[in-house]
Amino acid sequence: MESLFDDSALPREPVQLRSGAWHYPHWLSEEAQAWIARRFFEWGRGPVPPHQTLINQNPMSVQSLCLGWHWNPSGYSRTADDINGAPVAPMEQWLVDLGRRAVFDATGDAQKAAGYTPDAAIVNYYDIDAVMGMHQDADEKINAPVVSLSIGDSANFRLGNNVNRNQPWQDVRLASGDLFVFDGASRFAYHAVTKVFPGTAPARCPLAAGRINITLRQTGLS
Ligand SMILES: O=C(O)CCC(=O)C(=O)O
Ligand SMILES: [Fe+2]
Repeated sequence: MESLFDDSALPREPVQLRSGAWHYPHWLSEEAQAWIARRFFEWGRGPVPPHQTLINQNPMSVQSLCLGWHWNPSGYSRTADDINGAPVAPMEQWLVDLGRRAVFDATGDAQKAAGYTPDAAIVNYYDIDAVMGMHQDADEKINAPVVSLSIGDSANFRLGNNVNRNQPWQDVRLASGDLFVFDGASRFAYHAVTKVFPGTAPARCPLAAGRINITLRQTGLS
């Protein structure tokens, strides 16, 4: 039975954490979350399998797959030369449309939203022990927004400063269906995921355990 007081009853509106950093809780409906989770299982079949990207020879704890452009620490490419050499799966139009809606809903800037054309998606799967260290998303050649969507278990997301991996930072709990947008003064903010909270996904989420995060990026590459 739907409870009047479950998370879905909370008000849906964007919260600006600071200039350019937007958190919009429960932005995706449960139906949309489930649909995306099922799409995630289909993406997992390839052409490039989910993989642990090596950073300085150390595997990241998340499993990643990409659409549009393949990412690794040396940058973006059209083929996954560090994995199996296969061409990356194409970017999907519904993700572009969703990205535009996300930018509009977060920022209220219709012109910015209309011009937003993400051409890469990085899809990360976090098992309950996975984390992501402090980093900037800085391999894109232009500073279009990064749109982040979370599905499954909640996580502690750490929004750092623009200068280095140290404090000041702010911790935000990202739950299933939450949208986060990095734009403007926060586009190149350092950020991290320090913990996944097991068993916190909505009951109807098809992801049995762990967390999916999708970031949409406009690379500026051609
Ligand atoms: O999982 C998240 O919320 C952030 C993911 C991230 O920072 C990235 O993929 O670059
Ligand atoms: Fe990132």
